[in-house]
Amino acid sequence: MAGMEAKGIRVAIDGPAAAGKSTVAKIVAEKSSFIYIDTGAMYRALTWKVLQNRISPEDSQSIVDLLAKTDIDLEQGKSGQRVRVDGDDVTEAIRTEQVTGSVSHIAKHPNVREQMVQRQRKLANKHDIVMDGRDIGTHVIPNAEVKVFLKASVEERARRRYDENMQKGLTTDFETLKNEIEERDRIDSNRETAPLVKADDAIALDTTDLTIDDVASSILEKVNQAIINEGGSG
Ligand SMILES: Nc1ncnc2c1ncn2[C@@H]1O[C@H](COP(=O)(O)OP(=O)(O)OP(=O)(O)O)[C@@H](O)[C@H]1O
Ligand SMILES: Nc1ccn([C@@H]2O[C@H](COP(=O)(O)O)[C@@H](O)[C@H]2O)c(=O)n1
Repeated sequence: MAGMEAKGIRVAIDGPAAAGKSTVAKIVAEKSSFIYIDTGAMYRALTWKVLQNRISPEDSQSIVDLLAKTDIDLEQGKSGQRVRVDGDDVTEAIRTEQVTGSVSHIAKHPNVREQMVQRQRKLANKHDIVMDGRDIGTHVIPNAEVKVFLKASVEERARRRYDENMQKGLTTDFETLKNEIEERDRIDSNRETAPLVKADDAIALDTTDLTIDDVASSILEKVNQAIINEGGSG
């Protein structure tokens, strides 16, 4: 943010798949003039490259070696965030069913997470940020000024994803979507390293019956309070 002084505020938003994290994180970041960092996109970018290189998702050493020589860049474009791997734009490629079906198997490896967390902490140190993921409030930035854990019933999350796909012209089976969401949550919640879990000091928001605006407003209130607490002007 050229010309803007950082206030030293980090906003961590965690939660299960399709809970609305990235949607509200983008709104909160835009309204606060903070940088948005989608850590799921980083794991997806790595997964895309692992699949391109035909490496098994279980081969953690080859994956970590690959990650070490891979540049993952999240760029804030005018029409949203663009994701680049070694300079190639993979923004759409990382959202395929194949990547979605493999990403949790790759993200579960402790040595892969260690490298990703290092990169994420570097990004978090540079600016005021809103970062979303699964372990932001518990591991990546445990001392974040604002910590939120978003949840919603699995039926509602699958319905939202279904509607989103329909709007994109993609016809998907509701039960298949729901199973995919449940399976990803199961792997993410049961891995040994940094599993998906609410941080003790995170505010839990059940968004099942809330609008996007309700959720964003609620988080923005906490951000404004944090700015006041940090002695910023808002
Ligand atoms: N409170 C809400 N009410 C209705 N729809 C919502 C709400 N929050 C998010 N959505 C919609 O739900 C869908 C999933 O939201 P989003 O992609 O933000 O979830 P996510 O938690 O980032 O998912 P993932 O972890 O899988 O990337 C989107 O289509 C979004 O517009
Ligand atoms: N901090 C994080 C963020 C994501 N993951 C893994 O990536 C998958 C994709 O994330 P999306 O937010 O894009 O859906 C997710 O299911 C996790 O396996 C993670 O481990 N930690």
